[in-house]
Amino acid sequence: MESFYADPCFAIALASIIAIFGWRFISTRALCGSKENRIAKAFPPGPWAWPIIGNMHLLGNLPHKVFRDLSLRYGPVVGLRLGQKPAIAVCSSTLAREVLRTYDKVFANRPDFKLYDELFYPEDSGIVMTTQSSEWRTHRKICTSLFTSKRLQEMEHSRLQEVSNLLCDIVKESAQGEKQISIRSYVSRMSARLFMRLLQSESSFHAGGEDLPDLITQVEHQASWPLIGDLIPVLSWLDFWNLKRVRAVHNRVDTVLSAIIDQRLRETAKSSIVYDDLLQSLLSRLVDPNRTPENSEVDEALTIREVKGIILDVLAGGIHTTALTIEWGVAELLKHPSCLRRLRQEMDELLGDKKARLIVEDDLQKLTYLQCVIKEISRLHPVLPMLVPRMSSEECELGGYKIPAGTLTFVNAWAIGRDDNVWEKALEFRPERFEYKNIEIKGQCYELLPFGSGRRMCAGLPVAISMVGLTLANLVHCFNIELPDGQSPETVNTEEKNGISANKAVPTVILPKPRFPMDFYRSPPAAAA
Ligand code: HEM
Repeated sequence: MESFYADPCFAIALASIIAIFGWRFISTRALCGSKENRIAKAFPPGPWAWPIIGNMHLLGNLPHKVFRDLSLRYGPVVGLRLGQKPAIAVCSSTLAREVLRTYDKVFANRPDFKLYDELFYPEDSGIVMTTQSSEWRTHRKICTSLFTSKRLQEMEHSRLQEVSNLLCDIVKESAQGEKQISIRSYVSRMSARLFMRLLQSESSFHAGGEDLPDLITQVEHQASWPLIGDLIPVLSWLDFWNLKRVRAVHNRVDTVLSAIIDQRLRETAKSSIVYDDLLQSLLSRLVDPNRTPENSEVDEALTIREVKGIILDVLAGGIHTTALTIEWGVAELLKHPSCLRRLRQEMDELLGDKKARLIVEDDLQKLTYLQCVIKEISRLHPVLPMLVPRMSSEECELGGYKIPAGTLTFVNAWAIGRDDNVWEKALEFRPERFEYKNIEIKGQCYELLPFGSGRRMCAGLPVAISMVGLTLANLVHCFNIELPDGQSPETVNTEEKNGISANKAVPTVILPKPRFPMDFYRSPPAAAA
């Protein structure tokens, strides 16, 4: 989330708060002091909360860092008040396990914010921000069925093709390693192309006159800004301009998705082409407009709004997260040349004298050091540092404290990944720490939670892991990745920028020197493999 202070609405809100509600705060405290004290004992301790805004100001700058610092003072679960909402930040693996396993069902709701209804599709239409409901279960099932091992195998060619396109683009646009490039724009483009292909069998970005992945970035940007009214309902009138912006982005996304769907319906009506993609899988469940999903004869029937909601969530959930993980990976490898060398050596040994081919899916499991590198990147740079916020549906006890129903819950995966009590030399990038250890990133180990855990854990995990592995491996295999003149490993910047995801503050710039003759980069992946 970018700074609240930059938002003019926030300044107006603050002034209004002091003028309108100051008296109310004083009188409320005078009347209810003893009751509040009793509640304060049960609720986890945390910093002093301002009248009305509570601790909202703490969301301003890298909140996962702020909450980790607070946990060093107040303990593994920090009690907060964001506007009128109680909130907790969970900063230890033991308590993360309680939230994501013991009380998985209690904490499986998402915040009931107007922001999400306006920006995404309302009334349980999607997955990520949809509350726990039978609709959410169906949507999630449809999404995960796209990523079974069998489906992944069938789609391997698409992934390799996009990796191959990435390598070609890099060779071309870096003038064969003579010109420096920012790896961010290349991996973002690759990820966007892959997800568009997953959606509609072709990797074209442009639909309905817009660049859809670019629009998705705008959706993410808007999702970073909580509406004031979601936290302080009585000030919701201040959201007028924000809501206008949010609705404008939503309407643009809706126009593009409508165009994509209409085009597919037209195509399938007039030809016998059988598509095998997300769009087709969703449209095959579309209910007749005259029926409702309940009285439809189609299994797992969906309304048009649900079809759009699921598409938006898959694109918003997948494109940026995957690209960002790869970018962090390249940055950490540049900063740690010995890890880069060891990774290269591992691949060279695996390929033996058949080096002029791409690394393929079958190779990934044999590359054990690569797996360690991916875990280490995910430990230090979980791209959603506090997962996706949860909201408790009933009262429960956590770490000896009482957590009321309706508490916003942040599981601080970033803080847990850097916890000295769990990790030796926690701030150092040392992939070796995972060697011969049974620590996975698939949600069973609560000290490493880049994809979350439990019933709300990432629905795209298999494809994400595959893409991160294939891309990193092939970048290292196909290029001698060097730093531009004047830079050294020590100067590679690994600071974060504020945002809903752990964005890199400074783009990672490289000189990619091709390791193979030019023909290699032009060969289609099937031939290369
Ligand atoms: C490296 C890449 C990725 C990372 C690090 C990541 C991480 C996450 C995290 C932390 C969550 C929230 C989990 C929780 O609340 O416990 C999440 C949810 C989700 N992710 Fe991912 N994700 C990635 C890629 C993807 C991809 C490729 C897709 C889709 C194809 C995807 C689809 C989703 C969906 C639909 C949800 C919502 C699940 C629900 O609420 O039931 N993600 N992801």
